Amino acid sequence: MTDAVVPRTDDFDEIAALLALAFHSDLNPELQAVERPIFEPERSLLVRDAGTAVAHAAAFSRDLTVPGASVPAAHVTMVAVAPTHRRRGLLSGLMRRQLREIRDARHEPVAVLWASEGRIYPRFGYGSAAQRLILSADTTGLRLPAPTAAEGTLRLDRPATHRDELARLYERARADRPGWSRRDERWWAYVLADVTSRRNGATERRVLLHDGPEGLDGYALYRTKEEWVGEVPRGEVRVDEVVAVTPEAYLSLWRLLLSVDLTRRLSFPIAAVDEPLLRLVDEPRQLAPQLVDGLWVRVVDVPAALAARRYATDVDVVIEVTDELLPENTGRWRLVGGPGGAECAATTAPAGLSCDVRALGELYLGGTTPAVLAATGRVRELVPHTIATVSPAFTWHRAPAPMENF
Ligand SMILES: CC(=O)SCCNC(=O)CCNC(=O)[C@H](O)C(C)(C)COP(=O)(O)OP(=O)(O)OC[C@H]1O[C@@H](n2cnc3c(N)ncnc32)[C@H](O)[C@@H]1OP(=O)(O)O
Repeated sequence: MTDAVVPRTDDFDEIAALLALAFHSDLNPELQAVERPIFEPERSLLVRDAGTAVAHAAAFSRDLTVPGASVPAAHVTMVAVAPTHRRRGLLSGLMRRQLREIRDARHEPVAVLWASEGRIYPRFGYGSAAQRLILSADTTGLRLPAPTAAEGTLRLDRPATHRDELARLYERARADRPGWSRRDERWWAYVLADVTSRRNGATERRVLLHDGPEGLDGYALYRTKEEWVGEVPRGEVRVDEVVAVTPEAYLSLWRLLLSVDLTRRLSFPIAAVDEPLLRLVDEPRQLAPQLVDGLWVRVVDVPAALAARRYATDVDVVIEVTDELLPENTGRWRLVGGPGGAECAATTAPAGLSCDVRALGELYLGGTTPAVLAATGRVRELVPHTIATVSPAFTWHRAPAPMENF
């Protein structure tokens, strides 16, 4: 077996075949054509055995919104080990090497990923940072507040023809939502690609655009699926994303999505945990929200990461951190910050809190607090009252939300 090598662009098909094997799918040339342009071979690590690809991990270079800022983040992806080579430590070796490169060569303070299974990544220091809600609603009779005069107009079209408009609006909205990743042109092409195998029996994807007094202020990407039970329509609206920068746009988009003729069901698998829709419909129980993990964060450089985000209230705390994979993070760090910015540096002062690096990942986007993690035992209070004093600082005015599964 070889050590992990950095593959060439031409090796993409071989890697795609390994991923198909590990994820129980057939090779899909249409999907590969869409994924190839976002693949960054220089960030990929491939292990071969007797010339055959048996383990792989990669990363995309993208910026991530964090509380009050946007930071470069390694978006870890395309992780697979062949069934013949599993549980021999291949993933562990790839994760170690990848974290080292993210820190030393890329200087990205954090790494993020979507996990195929929640139990895989905590051992590598990743913490569940932005949960999501899966909404599976029976929309029969579900009502929203009555339209107001301020509501603008809706247009329906093919998404690709509006790429630049969508990109501008998304970037505006992204500033206020920890967990959203920047999409450059390649990413917009990927996000808007409407690969047949992803339709699961539904229509092609449509974009619903909302224009307010100052132009485009909201859009929704969705599909519909026809279904009849006997002579009774039971179609479904499948929503992929909703971006709105005004409450009128948000309400107007959802009014249409919840009442498309001949549909009775709605699915929206990446709703935020503070999704306003839950507070708008007249019967939130009908949305049947299911809470699951979404984005996982690994703090790769503790002082750089803690200084890069902002804090909801002033905070001055010394945290004792342990990190088995990146020992430079182990030590005592003094964090002084607030809504305007933060600084973090090594200190010999006594610590008020202690935790491992996974807990810092859980806290990083503001999705939970030291108080909650103290209840799990993953954060320990070394000086009385520290937890109560610092917990509000780690929150943010919007819950973090994952945006797309990369
Ligand atoms: C960001 C992403 O791309 S997410 C996608 C991840 N990929 C997949 O889910 C595809 C299918 N699965 C696989 O390819 C493999 O099983 C992987 C990549 C998840 C794991 O690879 P392996 O080489 O078997 O992992 P490795 O041998 O390094 O395991 C390290 C430890 O994690 C544990 N582990 C690894 N995978 C899992 C799992 N799916 N569930 C539970 N434990 C696991 C191992 O038991 C081992 O524990 P130990 O140290 O106590 O013995």
